[in-house]
Amino acid sequence: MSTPSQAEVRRSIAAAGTIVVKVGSSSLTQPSGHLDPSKLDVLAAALAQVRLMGGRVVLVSSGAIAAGFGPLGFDERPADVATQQATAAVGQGLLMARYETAFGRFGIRVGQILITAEDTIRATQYRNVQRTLDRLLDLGVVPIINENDSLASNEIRFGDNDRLSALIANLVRAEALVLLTDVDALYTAPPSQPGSRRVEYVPNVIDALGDITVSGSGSKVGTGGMVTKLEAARVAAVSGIPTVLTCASNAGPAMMGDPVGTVFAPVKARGSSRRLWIGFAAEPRGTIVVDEGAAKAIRGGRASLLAAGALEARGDFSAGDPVWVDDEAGTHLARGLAGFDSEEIPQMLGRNTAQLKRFLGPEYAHPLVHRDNLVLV
Ligand SMILES: Nc1ncnc2c1ncn2[C@@H]1O[C@H](COP(=O)(O)OP(=O)(O)O)[C@@H](O)[C@H]1O
Ligand SMILES: N[C@@H](CCC(=O)OP(=O)(O)O)C(=O)O
Repeated sequence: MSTPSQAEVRRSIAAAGTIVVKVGSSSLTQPSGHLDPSKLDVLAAALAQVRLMGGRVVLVSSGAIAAGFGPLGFDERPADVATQQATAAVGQGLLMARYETAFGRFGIRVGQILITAEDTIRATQYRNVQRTLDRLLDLGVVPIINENDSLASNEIRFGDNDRLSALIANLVRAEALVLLTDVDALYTAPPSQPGSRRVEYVPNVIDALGDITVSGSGSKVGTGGMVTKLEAARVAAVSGIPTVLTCASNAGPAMMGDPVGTVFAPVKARGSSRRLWIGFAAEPRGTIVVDEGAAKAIRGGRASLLAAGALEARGDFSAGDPVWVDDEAGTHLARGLAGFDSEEIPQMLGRNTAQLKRFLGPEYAHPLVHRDNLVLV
């Protein structure tokens, strides 16, 4: 696939039939960190225009904690996880009520979907989310997605909504991803640094980004900063989806293909795959170390990880959890979903399928990680 020009990428965004828009907490709040309903109204109006012209729009919105802490009587956003989770439970309902009113002015229905990284990396759940989203879009609804903060476990969570939005774009086979934040574009360095310049176009976000330096959030409310936004642009790019990153007040022009913000070209022909979720959705819970032969087979692609080539299982994980697959030198080769609990694996190490069947039983005659659940890194 040859690299498209900036104008071509912007035109493809303007022509997108299905679009995923992510808005960060920093774009929905007042300087105090409290939700700013007027910002939410402006965003809803811009998205409503696209919807009313026939576009299919999915909104990934942060802001539950911002919407919840004021009504709970806190002066500022809570810092500890339990209070954040409780605050999100209160704020999520309030946030949705605001969106319902804002989109209702245009006769548009919204539907809430709350996602944890944990439940979407499993094949059945992934397909379930996909089916529900497809149906909502068919019904003309604007699905509004957030991480299920109240239930997400600390170990496996997106934290920011950037990567989640890119995975959703992949899931609904979107033709554009729009990342809305509190800066108007990607800059060559955090915008607080003197001399930083706007980057208009990133033709290949997979390659090292030359002299661009990015850092975490610059606000009290945002999470992840530009680091997770670039990760999101990468996930979208390898899914064949262009991304535009800009501030929320530029949402309309960005979706019309106007020269605002930063655009990232897709780097691969489009495709949709659950395997991307395995690669990006969750932090691995442990590691399976493999010998040279298995490392070679895995690097070649399309091979399952068999117990015969495994040397060690590290960490405490259950079947279905994400794990690293490392070579003996400790280099990450792949991420995958474990086929067995970590405590079952030591007795299986180094044994071929016939031996596993004979000594441990037919239920053990399976790969430690099936190739369908393995993604190279
Ligand atoms: N190179 C960069 N270009 C632009 N912004 C950057 C860069 N590096 C870090 N940032 C910071 O990223 C912030 C946006 O991320 P974040 O606060 O997490 O927002 P959101 O709530 O929208 O996810 C900006 O306000 C900026 O301070
Ligand atoms: N899920 C959390 C958002 C976490 C967060 O701050 O995300 P972001 O603003 O996108 O970096 C919420 O709704 O408050």
